[in-house]
Amino acid sequence: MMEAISMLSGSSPSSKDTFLFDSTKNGPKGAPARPVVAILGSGDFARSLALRLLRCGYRVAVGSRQPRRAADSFPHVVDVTHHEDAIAKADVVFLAVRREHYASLWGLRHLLAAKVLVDVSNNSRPNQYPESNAEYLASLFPDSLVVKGFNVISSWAMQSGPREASRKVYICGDSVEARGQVLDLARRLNFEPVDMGALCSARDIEDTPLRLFGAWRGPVLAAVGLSVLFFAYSFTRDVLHPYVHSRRSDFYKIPVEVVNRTLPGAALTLLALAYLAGLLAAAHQLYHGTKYRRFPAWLEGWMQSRKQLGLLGFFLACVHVLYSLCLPLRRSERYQLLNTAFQQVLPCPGGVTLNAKVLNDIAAQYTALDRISARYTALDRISARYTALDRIAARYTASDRIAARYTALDRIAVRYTASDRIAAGYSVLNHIAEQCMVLNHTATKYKAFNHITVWYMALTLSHISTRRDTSVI
Ligand SMILES: NC(=O)C1=CN([C@@H]2O[C@H](COP(=O)(O)OP(=O)(O)OC[C@H]3O[C@@H](n4cnc5c(N)ncnc54)[C@H](OP(=O)(O)O)[C@@H]3O)[C@@H](O)[C@H]2O)C=CC1
Ligand SMILES: [Cu+2]
Repeated sequence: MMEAISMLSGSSPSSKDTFLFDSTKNGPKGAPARPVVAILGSGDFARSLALRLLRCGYRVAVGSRQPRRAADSFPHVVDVTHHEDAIAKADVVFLAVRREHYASLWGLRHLLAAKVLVDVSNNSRPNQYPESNAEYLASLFPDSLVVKGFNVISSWAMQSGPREASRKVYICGDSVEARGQVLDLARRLNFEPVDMGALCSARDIEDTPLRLFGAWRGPVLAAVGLSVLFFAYSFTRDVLHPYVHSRRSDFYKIPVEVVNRTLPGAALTLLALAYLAGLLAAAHQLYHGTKYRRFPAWLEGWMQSRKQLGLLGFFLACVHVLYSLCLPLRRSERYQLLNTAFQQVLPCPGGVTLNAKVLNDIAAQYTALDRISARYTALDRISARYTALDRIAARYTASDRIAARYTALDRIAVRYTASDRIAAGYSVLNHIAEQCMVLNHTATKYKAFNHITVWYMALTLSHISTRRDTSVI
């Protein structure tokens, strides 16, 4: 208590260090003992904050209504005790209870006097209470030094350590000294504290976590509204009209085609809305001839949600792309089947009665179709092989033809050979004939010779006869 008062005076330049590393109160003399921080409440946030403080070298005293039960959820080094006890041990007290329970701590106000009281609370919606939680706390404990902070850090981020996106901690408080202590504490816990000035900024700080998603409400509503509109239009045009007009049942188009027509319509309109706001703002400025006139509230809200509109449009466009890519893959049989399913369901008396039996039937048909399609795939593969075989066979046929030509050529060759032989025969015959002729010639010569011989013989004979005659005579 005395240190806190000495800090309050602000005269000592090391007053922050008095809190952060107070060597007189804790631990052995000489070694800088770790300062104690008290946390009232033992919920999620209290647990995460305690772990973070321990990791950064602080000692922690937790004040609970039921310390024995609460002690189970804290590491054993944490001093889980009664509210009064915890407050007495520390100069900085975190209030990790909800705003609704602040009043129940009112009995502790004399103990909390001159202590730094950190309000970490959030509200569930903007302007939930007439004043900010921190100002309400300050009004309950006028003798304490109320500081607002850490409410933008979720208990999860508090425990797992701050990430890039969630390192900023907004801190405000009327006491400069107390604020300085909490800023320093935040820095030591590895956060990036932002000094937001006096406690009247608490409302802004409390609204910060709510604003994160508040900006999305309008654009999300616009996206949903547009989607419903385009869906209704597409459903009427592509499904209802053919059904009413010519009893054609296109109900199978609902899950994919109608949805896929809804998506680009909504996406393009959202993108157009993102740009239209800027155009209207420009028109507004031109009309009034000045840039320094406020836009009407609706236009200002619209301008501020351009980013969200654009992102939602982009998201729907991405889904549309995915749908369009997947569409041809599963189109044929399944949707025909859905069609049959709808036909089975729709003519039921008393409207659409999807009972378990019909659903079972549909499921059975899906299974059957699956099996059929598996067979088709198998058949496809077989037919692919047939085609391959066909091609091979075609090549065989081609080689067959070539072979046939060879055979034909063979035959021709055989004939050539035959004529060769005939030619050879002719040659032989020629030869023979020649020899015959030679023989003939020889024969002729012989004949002549014969003739001559005959003549000789005749002459000889005649000579002899004449001689004989003479002799005889
Ligand atoms: N959870 C989070 O992520 C964040 C929470 N916060 C803020 O931190 C505060 C605590 O949040 P959280 O821990 O989630 O809340 P919890 O509801 O988990 O815990 C609140 C604690 O308050 C104590 N408590 C409950 N009723 C009373 C009562 N009637 N009188 C006195 N004490 C009571 C209980 O501790 P015991 O029984 O031991 O007395 C209880 O554990 C809230 O103001 C919240 O806005 C801020 C940022 C993030
Ligand atoms: Cu498209």
